[in-house]
Amino acid sequence: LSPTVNFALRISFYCALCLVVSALAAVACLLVNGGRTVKNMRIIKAFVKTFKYFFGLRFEVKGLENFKVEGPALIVSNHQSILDMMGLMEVLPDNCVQVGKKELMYMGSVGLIMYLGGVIFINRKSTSSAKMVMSEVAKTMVTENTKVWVYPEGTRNCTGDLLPFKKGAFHLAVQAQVPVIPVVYSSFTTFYNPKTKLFTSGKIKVEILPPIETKGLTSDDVTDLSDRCFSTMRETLFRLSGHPGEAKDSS
Ligand SMILES: CCCCCCCCCCCCCC(=O)SCCNC(=O)CCNC(=O)[C@H](O)C(C)(C)COP(=O)(O)OP(=O)(O)OC[C@H]1O[C@@H](n2cnc3c(N)ncnc32)[C@H](O)[C@@H]1OP(=O)(O)O
Ligand SMILES: CCCCCCCC/C=C\CCCCCCCC(=O)OC[C@@H](O)COP(=O)(O)O
Repeated sequence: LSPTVNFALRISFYCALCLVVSALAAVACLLVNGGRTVKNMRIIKAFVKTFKYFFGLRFEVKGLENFKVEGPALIVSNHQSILDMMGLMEVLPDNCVQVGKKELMYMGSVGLIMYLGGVIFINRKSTSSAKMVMSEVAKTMVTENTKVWVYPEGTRNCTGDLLPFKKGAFHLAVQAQVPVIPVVYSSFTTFYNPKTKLFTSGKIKVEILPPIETKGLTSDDVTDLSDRCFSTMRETLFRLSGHPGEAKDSS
């Protein structure tokens, strides 16, 4: 098979798997929990954690203990591809919902399962409505004791580097006065590249970094907080990916 056909087949299979499994998981969620609730994430996670075996992907996870903070927290991670959903479910802590673009709601059963799992949908075309939703989330995450997972790059980026961070996630953390927990996935470039139609098996290193406190910070500190997360995450990304010229992971 030519690489292009192979790539197309594997991606199509991934999408089909997502659609079919979402439909099955939706039935399970409705039977067990009856509607939209973060409790459904446990069910979704159990289904999605099997996906890696179909694609020969392995995850090596470090720092899971950093998720064990009391109460709500904001999790930020790098976003490379639609495949990230597997890495997300590999480590997702209990009571954690993601922020996603509202277009995802219209992806059939995949949209339905996101809705049932409590995903917070934002309209990226309207800054004011996105901000309004996020400030509402700042309140509910505290009262409902949930963690929120945001991709601060705001879009997928598979170059092996980070895009500049959007500030919404850090405003959210400061408004809710909750710690920020950065999560970094090593670069997919060695096994996945949509430009060159590469999609083989591979290993992904995941590191959950220590929480960064935001108690006492105000909106004036948001830029600093964002910059600090960006530099630790970028350093970690290069270390985990063994970038040429960057520090190699010694383990
Ligand atoms: C089988 C299948 C299973 C499926 C399983 C389900 C898994 C689900 C997986 C789902 C995966 C889904 C994955 C996905 O879908 S990823 C795509 C969707 N996610 C995101 O976009 C999240 C990251 N983006 C942001 O945080 C943005 O900042 C938002 C969207 C909020 C606004 O972006 P926008 O581009 O419109 O504006 P801007 O960022 O330039 O900001 C403009 C100004 O406003 C300031 N500002 C910002 N926010 C606040 C605030 N709250 N209070 C006060 N101020 C605030 C900000 O500092 C700036 O000011 P200045 O600094 O320039 O002065
Ligand atoms: C009846 C309608 C049928 C629609 C068929 C759609 C088929 C697609 C099915 C499954 C695809 C798997 C999606 C997994 C969810 C991953 C979410 C995701 O990673 O979204 C990308 C978003 O974060 C960033 O968006 P952009 O990079 O700005 O873009």
